[in-house]
Amino acid sequence: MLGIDLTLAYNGTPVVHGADIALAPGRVTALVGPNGSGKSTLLRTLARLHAPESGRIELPAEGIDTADVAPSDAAPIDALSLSNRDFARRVTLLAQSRPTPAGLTVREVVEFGRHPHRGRWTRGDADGAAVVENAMSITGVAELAERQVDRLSGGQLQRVWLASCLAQDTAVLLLDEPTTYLDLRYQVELLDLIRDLAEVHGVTIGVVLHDLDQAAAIADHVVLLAGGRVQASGSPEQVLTSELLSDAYGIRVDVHNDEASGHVRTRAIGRHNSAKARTATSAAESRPVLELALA
Ligand SMILES: Nc1ncnc2c1ncn2[C@@H]1O[C@H](COP(=O)(O)OP(=O)(O)OP(=O)(O)O)[C@@H](O)[C@H]1O
Repeated sequence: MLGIDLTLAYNGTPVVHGADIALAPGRVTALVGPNGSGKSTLLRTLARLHAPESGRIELPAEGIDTADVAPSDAAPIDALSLSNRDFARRVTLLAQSRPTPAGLTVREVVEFGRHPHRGRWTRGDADGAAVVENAMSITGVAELAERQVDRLSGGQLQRVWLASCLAQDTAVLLLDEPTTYLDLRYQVELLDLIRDLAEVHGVTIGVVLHDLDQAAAIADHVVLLAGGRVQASGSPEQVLTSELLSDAYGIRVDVHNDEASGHVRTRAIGRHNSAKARTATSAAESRPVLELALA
């Protein structure tokens, strides 16, 4: 999936300027950058939830029902020209937040994901039940299947939405800050699952992540946005550098290679970063107060 020269705006005010982004099958692409840099807007645009001011979004032609040419010869498809149903069979987005549907069970919400695969006039979806069961199983919500979704915790609900996206069984999976609300175990399991989906099943993945170490751990490709522009795009080692990150975030960011994991690790340096410095500062700051109290 390609986003080409995308300019994105709200009420005519541009917030993303001429962004290019290439998401490839079997590859995890992480979008990182400071608050307000345009990550969610870009992801939502790729998911067709926000219309671009200009630019193109292309999908590979493979699997397009109407294409009767050999896939290798086929020109890419303009994603904005597909019907909603055809698009939803190819691309899904796990959004940052969604309204909680009242009165539905977990299974019913996950089954929503099958909607684009059901015939227009018939309910034919032979694989549907198995895909739904599998989606619930790998996201750890199978035991919640008959529970009402409006009675779940934030993290449980996030996993139900993810299961619904997986049930949609698309070649492209977009995720906007998917680890929010998840406890440590499910954060790690979700990141592992994202990696598996790309590596084992060849899914094209685009994911917005705030945690740069998570991005380094799972991404093949990183896109760094700042001020609505793509500042850098490449491997984690190329993009997650001290210079680029310090510049983008406006704070000193140290980067080192973690030998144990083989990934780069980042550390933003705040005023209270060092415990030694903190002890020295608080001792110095509290002295006048103590002296005053003792006088
Ligand atoms: N609905 C909206 N109406 C107007 N402006 C918006 C709207 N949503 C986002 N913006 C603006 O667009 C810019 C990009 O926002 P966006 O949410 O894409 O950034 P982000 O990088 O995802 O930020 P964050 O890390 O805080 O989630 C920001 O300046 C934001 O204020």
